[in-house]
Amino acid sequence: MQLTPLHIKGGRALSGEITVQHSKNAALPVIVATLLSREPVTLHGIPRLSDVYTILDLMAHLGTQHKWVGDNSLELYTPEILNTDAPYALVSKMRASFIVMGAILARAGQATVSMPGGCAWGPRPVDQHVKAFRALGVTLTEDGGNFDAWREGSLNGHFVFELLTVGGTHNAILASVLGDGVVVLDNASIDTDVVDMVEFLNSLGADITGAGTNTITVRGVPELRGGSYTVIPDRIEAGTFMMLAAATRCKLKVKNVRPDHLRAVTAKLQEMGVQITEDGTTLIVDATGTELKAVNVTTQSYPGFPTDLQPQMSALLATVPGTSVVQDPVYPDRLTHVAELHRMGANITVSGYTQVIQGAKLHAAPVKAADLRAGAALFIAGLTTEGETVIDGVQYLNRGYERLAERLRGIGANVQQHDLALAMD
Ligand SMILES: CC(=O)N[C@H]1[C@@H](OP(=O)(O)OP(=O)(O)OC[C@H]2O[C@@H](n3ccc(=O)[nH]c3=O)[C@H](O)[C@@H]2O)O[C@H](CO)[C@@H](O)[C@@H]1O
Ligand SMILES: C=C(OP(=O)(O)O)C(=O)O
Repeated sequence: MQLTPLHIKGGRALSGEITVQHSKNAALPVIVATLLSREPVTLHGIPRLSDVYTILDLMAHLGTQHKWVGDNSLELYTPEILNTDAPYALVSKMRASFIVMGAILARAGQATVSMPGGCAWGPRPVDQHVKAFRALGVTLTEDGGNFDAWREGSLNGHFVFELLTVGGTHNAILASVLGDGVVVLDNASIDTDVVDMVEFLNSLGADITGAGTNTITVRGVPELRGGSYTVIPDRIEAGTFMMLAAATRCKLKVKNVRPDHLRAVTAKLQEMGVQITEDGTTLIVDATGTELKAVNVTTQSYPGFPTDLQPQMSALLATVPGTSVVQDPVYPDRLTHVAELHRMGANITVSGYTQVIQGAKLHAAPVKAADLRAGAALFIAGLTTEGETVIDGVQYLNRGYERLAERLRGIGANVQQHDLALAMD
């Protein structure tokens, strides 16, 4: 949906508290994982985001009935799989939708899934998903942008991922949960979003051990029961607000966080001179009265510094005197924020996946988000400047930040958006 731009008048002191939504990237696989049960499941902590509506559209096509209960709880029920295909129109909108392949395969034995879309900054291969399926006994062909996959019996075997992949680990686990095989996944992702999906599946009766380590074992079970589950807080949104506090040199209470999920981010901000105090599930982020220092940052898989916070960190460092170097080997092309930050006076030179950033005072400008976290970088930058920054491409922000303008206004930001409408059900 095309939305009207976000109008930001920066330069105001931000203060107070902001509550972090529950995790988009944990919620999406947990929603998909409900496909494995024939019984009703209730999920809590589901953010109202366009990505969630997209996955629900896809699941409706597959046979899932859903109902929102209150703001952020969702009842899902898939008594039968009605279709085993995930068409291009739905999968191309969002990369996470590719993991329906594992779930459909588990439940129905056969799946046809279009190659995934997602944030458009460059190639995002799925070769590890495909290799894992094949190694575990799935027959898989590729034709005209679609993957056709089917299995004769239960998945079985031992697969070593060639690199750490969150989605690849999700997909291989989902495909292996039902049946009587034993699957061992080595060099598996230890990401929080993998652990959350496994805890959810185990709460329904799955037998998965080792999540949070590099070796995950899935022992097939005949079926899953229903149940209810609460998704973890969103560490990427929390990190975004921490960087906003630092960039605007203010003090914010960031609530509903898992501090243990944010160690790399907290350490990097502390290295810059930001004071961060932990108080249960709240982080108090204080950048007042401090001369922040330039730092070097390299993204890694969890628990390293997340690529999903690289553009926001780059925007923050663009305001910090001195020379910072930001490298994103996880997604070397994730640089769509750079040209837009240039429009705001940022001094960033790019070579390969390396940004060399000389801190400067940014100024307001009309800019355009070309993907979700680039959009986040732009609202952070906009809130540091005097004058009005107008951010186009708001549909990307609505993929990942629930009621963003309203929540930013809650901490004193002057942010207006004339069309906040999202289809709500
Ligand atoms: C919906 C969701 O949860 N998205 C997140 C998920 O994406 P996603 O699960 O797609 O990311 P992966 O963890 O799979 O990707 C990590 C790296 O592995 C590479 N790779 C991945 C799979 C594959 O088959 N072959 C391959 O080469 C990717 O190009 C990338 O360089 O994790 C990324 C890395 O933390 C985040 O940026 C995304 O926000
Ligand atoms: C890139 C992201 O999502 P996706 O993998 O769905 O594109 C993200 O959440 O930052």
